[in-house]
Amino acid sequence: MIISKDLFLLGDQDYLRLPKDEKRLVRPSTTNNIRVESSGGPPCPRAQHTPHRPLELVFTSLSVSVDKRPILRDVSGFVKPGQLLAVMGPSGCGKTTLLNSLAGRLKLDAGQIRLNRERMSKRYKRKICYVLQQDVFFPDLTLRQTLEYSALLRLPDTLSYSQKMQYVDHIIDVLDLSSCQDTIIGDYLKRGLSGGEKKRANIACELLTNPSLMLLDEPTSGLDSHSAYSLMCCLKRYAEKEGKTVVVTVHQPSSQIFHMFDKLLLLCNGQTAYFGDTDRVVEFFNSIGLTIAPHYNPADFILEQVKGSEEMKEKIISASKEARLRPDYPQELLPEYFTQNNICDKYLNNYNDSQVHTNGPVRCQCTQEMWSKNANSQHNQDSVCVTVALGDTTEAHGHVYTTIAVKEDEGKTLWLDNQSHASSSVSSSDDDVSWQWPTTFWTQFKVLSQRNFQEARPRMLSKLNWVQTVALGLMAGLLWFQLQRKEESLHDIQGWMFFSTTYWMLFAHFGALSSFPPEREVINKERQSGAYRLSAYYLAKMVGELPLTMTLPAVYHIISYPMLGLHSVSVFVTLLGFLLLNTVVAQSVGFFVGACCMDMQVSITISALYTLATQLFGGYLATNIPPWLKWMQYLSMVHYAYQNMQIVEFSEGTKIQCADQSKFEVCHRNSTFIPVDDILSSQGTTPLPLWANTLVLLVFLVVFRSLGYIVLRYFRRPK
Ligand SMILES: Nc1ncnc2c1ncn2[C@@H]1O[C@H](COP(=O)(O)OP(=O)(O)OP(=O)(O)O)[C@@H](O)[C@H]1O
Repeated sequence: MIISKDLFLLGDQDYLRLPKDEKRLVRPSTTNNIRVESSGGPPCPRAQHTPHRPLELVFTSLSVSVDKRPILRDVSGFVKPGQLLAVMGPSGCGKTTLLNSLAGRLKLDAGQIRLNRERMSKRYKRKICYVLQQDVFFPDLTLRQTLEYSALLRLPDTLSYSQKMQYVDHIIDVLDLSSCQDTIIGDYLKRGLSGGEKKRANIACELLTNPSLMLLDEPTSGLDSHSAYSLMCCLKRYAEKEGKTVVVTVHQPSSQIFHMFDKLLLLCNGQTAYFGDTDRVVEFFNSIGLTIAPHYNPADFILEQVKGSEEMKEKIISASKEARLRPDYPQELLPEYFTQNNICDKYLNNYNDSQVHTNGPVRCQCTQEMWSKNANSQHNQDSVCVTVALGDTTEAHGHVYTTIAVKEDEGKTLWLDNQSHASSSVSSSDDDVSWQWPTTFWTQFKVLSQRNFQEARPRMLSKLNWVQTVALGLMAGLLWFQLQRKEESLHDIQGWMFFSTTYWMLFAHFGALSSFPPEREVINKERQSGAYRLSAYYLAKMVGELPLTMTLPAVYHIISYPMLGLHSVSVFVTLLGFLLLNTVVAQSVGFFVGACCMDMQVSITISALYTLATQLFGGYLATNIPPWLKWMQYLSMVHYAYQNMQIVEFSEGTKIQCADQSKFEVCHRNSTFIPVDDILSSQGTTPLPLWANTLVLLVFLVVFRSLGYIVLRYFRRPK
């Protein structure tokens, strides 16, 4: 299946596939596009849109606790570009926790994570792709739509629409997903992609960005042995061909898969049981007296050992600790590794003609100043180069290489890396790393509005919702059919108004509430990968869903209102306006509650309390509210919408005739019709004018929308 395909050729090969006219826009990539600039050396190559920079990952002595419980203790390992590191161990030993730590999503108690010998920074975090164990998607979108939106959001604006679509086609082809590209992702309610297809879809979404380091949590879980093998072959060749660094956690690999791994980190109770070359693990176990039977799967064997008795576990962990003292312990895990030499060595070694004489550390750096200078002089503006500082950081050695001052603050030492088209490009400067989004706010807003609309439409305008709306509209119309403009019918007219506002309030509020938790997972995943601004998402959500939010209440109103026999077009339209405003406000409150509460039970309880109180104090059910509770009605959104509907209906339409035995005082003073103020006052409230009620509703809208944003922005940030 997958193994026969070309693997993730997002560099030169992709470029070659592009039509001629698009090649002008995308320049071909080179895998090794970082060069050391030297006066006599090769010219600094042009930067590419699509290449990536190989990343070496080294983590040393990692310790992590969750709720004060130690999960990882003193875990070390490394993996180089082109290699596959497998993290294995029994369930609960800390594999996912380790991956979360490597992705920069967990706070370390101790230890260091270095990428190309630099400390992990926010900039690096976004160049890592993390394929989660759970496949988090919008269930109603097809696989192709999912990938297309991902490409439109995460590939830079410098690529044209058709180029982005070509990446999508290519990834679909590479991951053998063509046959199911138009299938919806699905969930437990709707059948969609199979488990294996979802896994590949998950990986495909991340591969679109051409990341340098891939972390995959249990990519083979739930797959049959053939699919698991194919997927791992894919990853292996991907790592080798493209110089990617890949870390996977696996539970119980077949021996075929096991032998694909270059490095193995075996965890036991959150500690290192073994780290080293995969093909030396059996030798390690032999050395402590644990011998594998012939023809036995080594993966099964080592897992059995680390699942054994406590003494056995202690023995293995102690042997692993002792191995650190041996001379063949990898130098990458020694503290000196970060202070000696430098990643530049690798590039320096590529240039045999270069003469390097240094009496101190060699460091790579390209400051903004130097960058601009290069750009303006001999090289193109988008050139990528590494400038090397030699020896003493304060002394210039410009006779061989361009030398720039190196600041002692390591965190500010920058690699220029606009190579990966992951989620960002980074502009470098001496003191500042500024984050640039892959696409503009406008692109994000446009794409997200479209996606929100497409994703929410099947949910919000489902057949069941249509049936419910039409049925309720007819029922309300028949129940309150052709009401006469008399005092006897007053309660019924008010009943229709109150029912309409409360029903659509509940519909919109709980609709927003129930849709939010699954959506939040997707948004968090995308925010973590730095795909777009929260503000773009938030605005797009409001705009994208607005027509959908309004459709069903409008249909209900169109059906039921004329049946009531109330014929003024202007009243019809104004009432519809307040019904819609009330619905949108209720949706905002639902969204806010959904954003605040992580627990669905809690959010349902809070929502039920608020919406029921809103109804009680709305002005229809209770007219003799105790004075000390009157303030509650001002918190009821229904109260304002209901008041406004009455003001419009009873002041602009045919007036309401007094009954013979009228309860209104005004009718006993020779008046034949009941003024609107008397109708409103009879509900035990001090009526506000139309504009004031409208203003309050708009304030509700703005406040709850803003609060929702603030909560997501500051209190529910993805970690
Ligand atoms: N947020 C958390 N709160 C409390 N305990 C946690 C949390 N995250 C992880 N743990 C605990 O840390 C331990 C390691 O969890 P982790 O998910 O890393 O294990 P794992 O090796 O990936 O397991 P599996 O193979 O079953 O997925 C487990 O005992 C788990 O219960």
